[in-house]
Amino acid sequence: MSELTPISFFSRFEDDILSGAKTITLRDESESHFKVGETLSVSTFEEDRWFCNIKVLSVTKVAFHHLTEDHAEQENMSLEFLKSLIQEVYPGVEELFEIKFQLLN
Ligand SMILES: CC(=O)Nc1ccn([C@H]2C[C@H](O)[C@@H](CO)O2)c(=O)n1
Repeated sequence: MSELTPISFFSRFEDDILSGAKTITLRDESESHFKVGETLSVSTFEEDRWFCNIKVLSVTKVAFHHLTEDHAEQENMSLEFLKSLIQEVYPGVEELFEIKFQLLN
C-alpha cells in the first residue's frame, strides 16, 4: 500500500477545512512540491493528529503583493487577516504557492 503525502494545518483551521469553507492554502517554496491529482494526508501541526484527506486540484505561484479578496474568500478570512497571518508564518517571503484542494474524507 502506498503512503500518502503529508501536509499539516494549524488546528484552528480544522473546522473550516472539514466544512468546505477553506479550499486553498498558501505556502512557501518548501511546500510547493505537491502534484495535481495527488491525495494528501492532513494532520494538525500542533498535535500531528490526522483529520482528513484532500486532493490537490492546482498549485499556482502567487506573489504576496498580488493576493486578492478572491484568495481571502477561499481561505475563509478577510484579506487583511490573511496578509497578517502570512507575514507571521512566512516573515519576509514574497513568493507564495496557492494550493487549491478538494476535501475527500
Ligand atoms: C508549518 C506551517 O507552515 N503550517 C501552516 C502554514 C500555513 N497554514 C495556513 C494558514 C493560512 O490559512 C494559509 C496561508 O498560509 O495556510 C497552515 O495552516 N499551516
